[in-house]
Amino acid sequence: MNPGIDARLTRISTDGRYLIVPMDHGITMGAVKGLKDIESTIDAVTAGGADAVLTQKGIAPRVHPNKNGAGYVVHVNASTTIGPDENDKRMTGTVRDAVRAGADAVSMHLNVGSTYEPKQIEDLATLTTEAADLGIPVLAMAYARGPGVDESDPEALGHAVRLAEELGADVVKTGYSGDGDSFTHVTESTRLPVVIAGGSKGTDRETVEMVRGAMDGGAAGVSMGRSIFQHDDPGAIARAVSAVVHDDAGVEEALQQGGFAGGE
Ligand SMILES: CC(=O)[C@@H](O)[C@H](O)C[C@H](N)C(=O)O
Ligand SMILES: O=CC(=O)COP(=O)(O)O
Repeated sequence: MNPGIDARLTRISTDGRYLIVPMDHGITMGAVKGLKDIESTIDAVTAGGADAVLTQKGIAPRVHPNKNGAGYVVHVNASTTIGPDENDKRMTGTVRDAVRAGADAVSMHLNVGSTYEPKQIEDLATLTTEAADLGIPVLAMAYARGPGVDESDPEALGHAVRLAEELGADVVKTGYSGDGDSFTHVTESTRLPVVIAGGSKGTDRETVEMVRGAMDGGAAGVSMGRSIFQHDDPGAIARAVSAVVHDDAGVEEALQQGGFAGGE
């Protein structure tokens, strides 16, 4: 039992459900749509129902004045799409850096199945030890990713989320397997709350259907970046996703909440 972790988890979730909007993609992809004026995007998504936003530590001063009381997660590893290998995520900060930046939790990305997996396992094990000392929750972003790995295979995703629990994470994010039935295998592979990544942006309906499917498969929410921050109206799509995550809305009702009724 770690009361600091328990208390801080409530700052990045609502009643055990998580709507986290990661915006750390500025390192990976550059200042893509939605990230140039990150202040406005943070204001819109948190007003729209996001429980927490997530960035690298250097962006912290641009986060705090704009997050409307939502939680804050600092991400502590990175790579770029133009570097030698995007799967080779290297540490960019410590738990102490994150605390200094005002974080309620830390997160790190692992590519389970990649050449870099052994080092990333070590990095996550160190992070969970340091974070537990300070009562800071760890969100492990455990992807199934690497040569010959099927990124939506429920077996591989189940293995990735279990690895995160075995290494002491508190919440785990992974890819979506494509339907609620197969995702049940993933969520049943761990006792941790499982949240899904969104991947590249789809239509409003695709986004909401994916979230509904994951929740039906036992997910505790989403850590959804591009589908929300690259939307023309990030606040509206956050409202639609929040309707599913927090209010158990169906697809049509959620689209209506976002103001997208009858749309794609
Ligand atoms: C772009 C991707 O494929 C995602 O996995 C991101 O890398 C996830 C993360 N937010 C990042 O930008 O590193
Ligand atoms: O940190 C990144 C994520 O959690 C997922 O980002 P995406 O853009 O929804 O794949």
